[in-house]
Amino acid sequence: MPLDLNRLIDRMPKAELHMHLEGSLEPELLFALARRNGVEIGFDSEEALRAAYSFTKLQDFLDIFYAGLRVLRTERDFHEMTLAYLRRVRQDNVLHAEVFISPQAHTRRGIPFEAMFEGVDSALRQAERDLGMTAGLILGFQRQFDESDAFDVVRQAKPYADRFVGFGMGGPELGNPPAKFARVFAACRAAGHKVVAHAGEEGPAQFVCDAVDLLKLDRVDHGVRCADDPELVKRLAGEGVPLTVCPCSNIKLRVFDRMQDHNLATLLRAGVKVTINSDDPSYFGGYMNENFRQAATALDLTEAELYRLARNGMEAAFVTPARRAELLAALDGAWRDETGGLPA
Ligand SMILES: Nc1ncnc2[nH]cnc12
Ligand SMILES: [Zn+2]
Repeated sequence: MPLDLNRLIDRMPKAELHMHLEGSLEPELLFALARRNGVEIGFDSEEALRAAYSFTKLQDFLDIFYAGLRVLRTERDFHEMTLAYLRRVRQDNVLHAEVFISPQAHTRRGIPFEAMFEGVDSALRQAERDLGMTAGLILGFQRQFDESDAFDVVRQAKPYADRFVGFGMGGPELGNPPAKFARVFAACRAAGHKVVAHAGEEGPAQFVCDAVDLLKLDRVDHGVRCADDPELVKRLAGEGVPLTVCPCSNIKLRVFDRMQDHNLATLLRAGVKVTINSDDPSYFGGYMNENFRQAATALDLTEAELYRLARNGMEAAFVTPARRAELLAALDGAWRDETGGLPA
C-alpha cells in the first residue's frame, strides 16, 4: 500500500458501527479482571490465551468469547472494559462508536442487568465528555436462546429506554434463522428502537433477505453472504441497506480464506452501502485502522473508495442530523487537508 494511503487511513475520521465490547477485552485486562474477581480462566499466561485465538468457524470463537467474558462481574469491570476500548479507538480517529453488549451473557450468570448497563453507559458518557467523540449502546440478543429469553431482555431494558440506541442480535447463526425473532424485533421497533442483526456471516443469503423482510432491520451486521444472490445484492444497493462488514473477523472465522478473496470491494462497487468495522478486535487481530489497512491492501481500494467507506459509516450511524453533519464535515475537512480536495 502506498505510504500516503496508510496515512490517509490513520488521519481519516471514522464511525464504528459493529463491535462487541466483550470482544475488546485484551488478554492483559482479561487476566487483571480474572485476578481481581477470583475467576479461573484455564490459561497460564496472556500469551497462552492469545495463542488459543485460532478458529475454523464461528462456534470455535464463540466458545472462547463466552468463556472469557466470565471475568466481568461488577459495574466497575464493565466500565473499565468499555473505556479501554473507547480510548483505543479514539487513537484510530474514531469519532463515533456504536457498541454491542450481550445482556444474556451476563444476566444468565447472575450479573444484575443494572450493573452491566450502568458500567457501560457511564464509560460511554465519560468518553463523550473527555475524548471528543460520541457513542451509543446496542443491546444484542443471543439467537441460540429462545424468543421468551429475548423478550426478557426487552423487559429488563425498558427503564433505560432513552439511554441506548437500539437492539441487535448475534450468536450462532446456523440453526437460528431470523424468523425465530420476528415478534421480538417487531416489539423493539414498536417501542421506537433501531434494530440490527447479524445475518449472512455463516448463514446463507436467504437469512440476509429474511432479516431485512421479517425483522425490518435498519442495518445488517456482516451480510456478506448476500453475494450468493445477485438479485438480493441489487435490492440492498437500491434500498440503501447498510452492511456493517468486518474484514479481519471474516478471515479469522474463515468466512473467506484470504483477504484477497473478500467481497467487500465487489459489493461496494455494486453500490451496496458497505461500512468497515472491527467486530471483536481483541480476538481478530485489529481495531478499525487495521481493518481498513488490510482491506485496502488486499483489495486495492482506491482513495475514493476509502472515502466512500468512511462516509458510509457516518451515513449509517444512529445519530441526530446535526451530529451526522459534524461527522461528515470532520471527514471532509481531514480529507481536504490530506489530499487537497474531495473525491469526484
Ligand atoms: N462475529 C460474531 N458473530 C456472531 N455473534 C457474535 N458475537 C460476538 N461476535 C460475533
Ligand atoms: Zn459481530
